[in-house]
Amino acid sequence: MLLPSAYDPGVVAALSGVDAKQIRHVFFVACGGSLSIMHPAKFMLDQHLDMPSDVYNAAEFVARAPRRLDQQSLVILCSMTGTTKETASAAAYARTKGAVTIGLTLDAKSPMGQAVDHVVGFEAPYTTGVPIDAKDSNYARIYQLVLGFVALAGGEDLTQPLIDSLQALQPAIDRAHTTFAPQFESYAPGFAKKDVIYTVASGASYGAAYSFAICVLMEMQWINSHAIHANEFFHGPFEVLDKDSTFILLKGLDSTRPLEDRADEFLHRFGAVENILVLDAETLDLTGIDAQFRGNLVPLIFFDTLWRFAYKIAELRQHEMLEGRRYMKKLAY
Ligand SMILES: N[C@@H]1[C@@H](O)[C@H](O)[C@@H](COP(=O)(O)O)O[C@@H]1O
Repeated sequence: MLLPSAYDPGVVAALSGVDAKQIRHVFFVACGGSLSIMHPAKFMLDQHLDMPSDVYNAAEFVARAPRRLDQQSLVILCSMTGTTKETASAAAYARTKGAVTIGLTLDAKSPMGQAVDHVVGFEAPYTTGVPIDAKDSNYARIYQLVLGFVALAGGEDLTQPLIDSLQALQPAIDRAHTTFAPQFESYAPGFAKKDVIYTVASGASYGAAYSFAICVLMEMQWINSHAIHANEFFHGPFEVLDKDSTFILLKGLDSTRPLEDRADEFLHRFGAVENILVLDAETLDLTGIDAQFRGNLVPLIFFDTLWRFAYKIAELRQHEMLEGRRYMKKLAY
């Protein structure tokens, strides 16, 4: 089976090292922001292949030592820097069990890059400040890996429509910035004064809500936060809702959207409209993105546009985004 010529050469090389028909379990393993892309990757695999898979924090993966991890396992890891020691250790651990390991990273020579069987590169704007095309991002590469694997394992071959959709993604993101700009403009001053901001989403969008809560609001802005699954919201968290509590709700286009709709209705029933920022993918122009992938790709749009919202908040709070850390990579832990 041939993958499309527009497929990333690193993904093609990595998949050529996997005997897909022999794999009986896929593990998605990473930490922090890199872990956040594993939820939508699993979502895509669940949609398209009868294949069990799990998402693990890298340290938990090693500590839990799943019995099912063996030479018929495919372990997909991601570490942007490649220096996260938990992720490098997870790769080494998976190899001791005979699993095939593929690692996404910016740096093939990093500890994680060297610990895996196959490295897949990607681009990230946040470290260099140089804007990228979203088709070269970690999400885009892991989606290529997942659907390439699906096709090679005997599932439907959706690799060409995926590649076509990824080509249309950056223009859609650029248009989304314009669509969401008025909302960001009006919500930023109020949100910049808040001590707590929750994020809410489900399905393919949950990862974007998770990374925005832990890596942006908490890590970069020291604002208390928590990513609440849109249905788990009704199983405890909704008790904190009042006219002062503050939420960002992501309404995507995957099959779990009804869960987000229900949260939306309840948030607006008891919350104050000025404290509930709803990003609704239905308002976006997604021309060129295949309908079957819109739910998978809108999280990239949410994350990219929310990043701009975060910078607005950071400016109003006079709290730097990337340099403001007290502990991360500043001391031993
Ligand atoms: N907030 C950072 C994330 O931005 C980063 O993704 C993660 C892992 O880093 P890396 O992707 O380099 O392994 O560490 C922290 O959680």
